[in-house]
Amino acid sequence: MVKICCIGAGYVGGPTMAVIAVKCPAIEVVVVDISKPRIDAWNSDTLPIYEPGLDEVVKACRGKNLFFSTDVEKHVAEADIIFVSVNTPTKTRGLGAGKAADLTYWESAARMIADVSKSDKIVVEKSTVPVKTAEAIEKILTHNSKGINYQILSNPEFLAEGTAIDDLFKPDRVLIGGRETPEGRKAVQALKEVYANWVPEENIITTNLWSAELSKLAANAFLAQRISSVNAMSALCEATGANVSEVSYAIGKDSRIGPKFLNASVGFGGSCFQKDILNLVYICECNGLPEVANYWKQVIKINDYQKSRFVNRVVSSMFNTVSGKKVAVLGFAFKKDTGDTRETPAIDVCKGLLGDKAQVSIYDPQVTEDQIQRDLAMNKFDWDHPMHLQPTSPSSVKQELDYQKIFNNMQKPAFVFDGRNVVNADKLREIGFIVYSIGKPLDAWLKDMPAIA
Ligand SMILES: NC(=O)c1ccc[n+]([C@@H]2O[C@H](COP(=O)([O-])OP(=O)(O)OC[C@H]3O[C@@H](n4cnc5c(N)ncnc54)[C@H](O)[C@@H]3O)[C@@H](O)[C@H]2O)c1
Ligand SMILES: O=c1ccn([C@@H]2O[C@H](COP(=O)(O)OP(=O)(O)O[C@H]3O[C@H](CO)[C@@H](O)[C@H](O)[C@H]3O)[C@@H](O)[C@H]2O)c(=O)[nH]1
Repeated sequence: MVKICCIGAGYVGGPTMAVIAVKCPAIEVVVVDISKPRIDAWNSDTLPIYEPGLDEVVKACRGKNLFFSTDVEKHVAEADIIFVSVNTPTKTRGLGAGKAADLTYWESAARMIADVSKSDKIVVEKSTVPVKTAEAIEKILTHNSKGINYQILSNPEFLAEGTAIDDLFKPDRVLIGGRETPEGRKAVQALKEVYANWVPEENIITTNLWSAELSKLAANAFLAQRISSVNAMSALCEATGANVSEVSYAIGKDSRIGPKFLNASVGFGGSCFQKDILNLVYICECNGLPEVANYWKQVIKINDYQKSRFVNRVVSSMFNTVSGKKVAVLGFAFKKDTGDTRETPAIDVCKGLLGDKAQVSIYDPQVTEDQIQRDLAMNKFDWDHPMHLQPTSPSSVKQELDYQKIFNNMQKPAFVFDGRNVVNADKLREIGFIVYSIGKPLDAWLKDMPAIA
C-alpha cells in the first residue's frame, strides 16, 4: 500500500488529502500538523474549516484510509510520498520584509524530513513557494542524506476556498513539475498515477520544476489582475454613467477574454493573491527586473485604491463624517462560503470606518466574534495569523433580511453600500434607501457628494 503523509492540516492540506483518500481507497493518507487543536478538530465533528461538501468527504474515509495526527515524525518516516502544505506567509521582518515569502515553516519541515527519514522519499511542494525553492529544499535534504534518495516535485494547488471540494474533484488541471532525469521522471509518474485515479490524463500537465513553481504565482497574478482591471473600470463607470456589470458582460462575451472573474468588488481578499503577487514582485526585483516588478505592483495598488474608494464613498455620502453613526457590516470573510478572514477587504473597510469614529456592528455567519476582534486589533503587518483555523460552527440557515423593517428602524436618510453588487438596488430604492453599488450609475444623492478617492 502506497503511504502518503501531508505536513500541514490547513485549508489546502486538509481538503486536498481528504479528496485523495476518498478517490484512492488503496492509498493510506495521513495528515500531520504541529497544532494539536487543529488535529483534534479534524478528528471531531466540527472540522476546523468550513468548506461546502468537506464534511461528507472526511466522514466517508476518516479512520479507514484517512488519518489526522500530531505524530509528525512517525508518519513522515513511514511515508513514500510526503506533501508539504505548510503556510508560506509574507515575511514581516528582515530581508524582503513586506514582500518575500517566509519559508521558515517550509525549512523546518524539510529539516525534519531529513532527520527522520530512513527510506527513499518523494517530497512534493504543495505550498505556494518562490520559483527555485525546490533547489533550496534539495540542498537541505541531500546535505545529510545518509544514502537516502529524495526526489522533489512541485505540485502547486489551484483550489479556491468556498469551492475547494468541487475544484479538487474536477480540477481544470493538475500540474506536476520535476527534475528532467530518469529518477525525476519516475517520481513525476508516481504522483501522476495518484491523480490519475480521478483526473483525466489530458488534464495532468508535467513540466520542469521551475515552470511549475512559477506557474502558480503567474496564475494568481493573472487572476488578481483581472479583478483589479475590472475594479479600475468600476471607478470610471461611476464617473461616466456606464454600468460595470454591463461592461463586464460585454467584454466577457469575447471568447479571448471570457466571462469569469470579472465581478467588480470592494477589492480582492484572501490569503493568496496579495501574498503571491508581493512574492512575485520581490522575485522580479531580485532578478533585476524593476519594470516587471512595478507592473505587478499596480495590481495591489488598485486593490488598495478600491478599498479606500469604498470607505470614502460611505463617509462622504453621510456629510463627510460617520462619527457616532451606526453602520452594520454584513459579511466579514473574504468571500462567501468560507469563514476565512485572512486579508479580507472587510478589515480595511471596518478600520476605515472606525478611524472616522463610526459605531460598527459586524455579522458573518461563519466568523466568530473573537476572530473579528482579533482581525481588527491586528496591525496591517501581521499578515499571517495562525488563530484563523479555530473550529467554527457552520450555520447553514439562510436568513432573508426584511429591508422594509430595517428601513423603518433606521435614521433617515438611510443608506446601503453594496461592496459586492449582490443586493437588489431597485427594490431597496423603492423602499426609500439611498443605494451605492460599485461601478453602477450613481444615485443623485451620491453624485452631489463626490468621494475623493
Ligand atoms: N488557502 C488556499 O486557498 C490556498 C490555495 C492554494 C495554495 N495555497 C498555499 O498552500 C499553502 C498552505 O496554505 P493554507 O491556507 O493551507 O495554510 P494554513 O495556514 O491554513 O495551514 C498550514 C498548516 O501548516 C501547519 N504547519 C506549519 N509548519 C509546520 C510544520 N513544521 N510541521 C507540521 N505542520 C506545520 C500549520 O500549523 C497550519 O495548520 C500556502 O503556501 C498557500 O499559499 C493556499
Ligand atoms: O470576479 C471576481 C472574483 C473574485 N473576487 C474576489 O477575489 C478574492 C479571491 O477569490 P477566489 O480567487 O475565488 O478565492 P481564493 O480562495 O483566494 O482562490 C485564489 O487563490 C488560491 C490560492 O493560491 C488559488 O489556488 C485559486 O486558484 C485562486 O482563485 C475574493 O475576495 C473574491 O471576492 C472578485 O472581487 N471578483
